[in-house]
Amino acid sequence: MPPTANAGTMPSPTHLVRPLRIGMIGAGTVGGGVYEIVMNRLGGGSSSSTTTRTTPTPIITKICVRDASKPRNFHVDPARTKIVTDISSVINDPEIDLVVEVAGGVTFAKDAVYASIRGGKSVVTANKALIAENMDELIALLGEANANNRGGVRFGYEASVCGGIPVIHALQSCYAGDVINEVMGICNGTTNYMLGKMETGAEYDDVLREAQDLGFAEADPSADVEGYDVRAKIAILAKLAFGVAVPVDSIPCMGITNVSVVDFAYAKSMGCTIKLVGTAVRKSRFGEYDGALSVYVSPKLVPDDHLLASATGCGNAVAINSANLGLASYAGPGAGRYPTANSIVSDVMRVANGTCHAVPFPLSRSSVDEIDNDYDSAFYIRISFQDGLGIVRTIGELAESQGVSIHSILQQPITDRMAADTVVTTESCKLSQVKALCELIGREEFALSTPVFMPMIPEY
Ligand SMILES: NC(=O)C1=CN([C@@H]2O[C@H](COP(=O)(O)OP(=O)(O)OC[C@H]3O[C@@H](n4cnc5c(N)ncnc54)[C@H](OP(=O)(O)O)[C@@H]3O)[C@@H](O)[C@H]2O)C=CC1
Ligand SMILES: N[C@@H](CC=O)C(=O)O
Repeated sequence: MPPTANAGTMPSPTHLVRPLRIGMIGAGTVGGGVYEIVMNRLGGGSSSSTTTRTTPTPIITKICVRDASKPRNFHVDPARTKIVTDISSVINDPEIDLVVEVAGGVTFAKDAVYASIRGGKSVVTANKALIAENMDELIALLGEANANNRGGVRFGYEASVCGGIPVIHALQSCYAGDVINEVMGICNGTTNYMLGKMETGAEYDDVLREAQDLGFAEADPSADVEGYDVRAKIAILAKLAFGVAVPVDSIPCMGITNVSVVDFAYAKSMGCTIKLVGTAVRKSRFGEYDGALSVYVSPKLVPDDHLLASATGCGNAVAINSANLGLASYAGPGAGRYPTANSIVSDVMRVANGTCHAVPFPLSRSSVDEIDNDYDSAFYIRISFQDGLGIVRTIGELAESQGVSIHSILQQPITDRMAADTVVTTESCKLSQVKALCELIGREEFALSTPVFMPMIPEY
């Protein structure tokens, strides 16, 4: 049978199949790459409209954008693709089998994705914010749509986490008989690019602009630098790894806006670098990894020889620790036009050839009993102060009052008594303890600001 408007999947090997018709929403950094790959490399732009191959050729027949007159930095073939601004002409077009959503945002894009699924169309999206906020609802919606459409509605979201790295596919496919204990990753290309440049002395504003020019950053870059983008991504990875939808608002989230050149200098003196890391890890109660799940986002001090330290530029890296496999890592480009488009197109082809996962989050039950985001770690604390007598003693007393045990104190000789800093590292303690300690120190007369803290790898 040729693919119906609703299916586009499971073509019969013996029959002629018509192309898989795609409506794409958005034609910016990612959309441009998807269009070029589908139309130029996969044959979507060629003249034959049917093929005897078992997999239908994908073709982008419509693109929906905000402004149809805007110049594009890729060529759109008007003979094959119509540019529209009315979303209903995509989601209500019975000829369109699959919708690729690369517009971003959680309002317009959500309505478009939901309407497409309800209408029996498969969806491929890069929109982590939308997925992370609506995981359980999306699963239910897909279940209903598949009940009404004989199982033909698929949902691909490989591009939503770590751009070009096929980590979602790995988590969907390669851990069926395993138990995951920890997922820890650099999942944001913009901030990894920025931190790498800041380490060598570049200014924050300059490197943010560069990351925007390179197409890595979100439309609102505060999603990158404040950590919200990683928060959405680690929520998705936690759902895949542990089967639980952790509400994004409950995930402690710290971005890179407080990280400064002086932190890199201290980190270097400890043989470390600084990376923005999303973590989902089981605590240890009676044995290793047998307790509650903690999910959080924070800049971390990472030893130079740790696998996460090797991600440079817009590179991302995810380390997954599991019972059978042990420590496995997945690394590669985490943002940018072609890496991200590659993940979208891989999903499109999985829909076309019938191998896209029927269930986007295969773990149907949570593997953890409890979520406790008051995570445990060793911490780095940088205290900026005006010099005076008894400062180290006061810091020690305040740490004791919060049950925080100090592991080391690092301080360069003071050159400016009005603006000095000292670093304390702690033994393993809770986030809440270190926050309370920093607040108390920040209230002292000698403190120039509330101290900056970051968890450290290893956790001692
Ligand atoms: N850039 C990257 O490296 C990565 C991005 N992503 C995700 O991919 C998605 C797209 O990102 P990116 O390509 O960078 O974004 P861009 O800002 O470059 O492009 C967004 C596109 O969506 C269109 N659009 C936005 N709002 C509407 C609307 N209301 N109606 C119609 N069209 C609309 C815009 O139209 P117009 O051009 O007319 O303004 C534009 O073409 C986001 O969800 C992002 O988080 C995921 C991984 C990596
Ligand atoms: N802004 C994001 C884009 C990819 O998800 C990033 O920088 O990683």
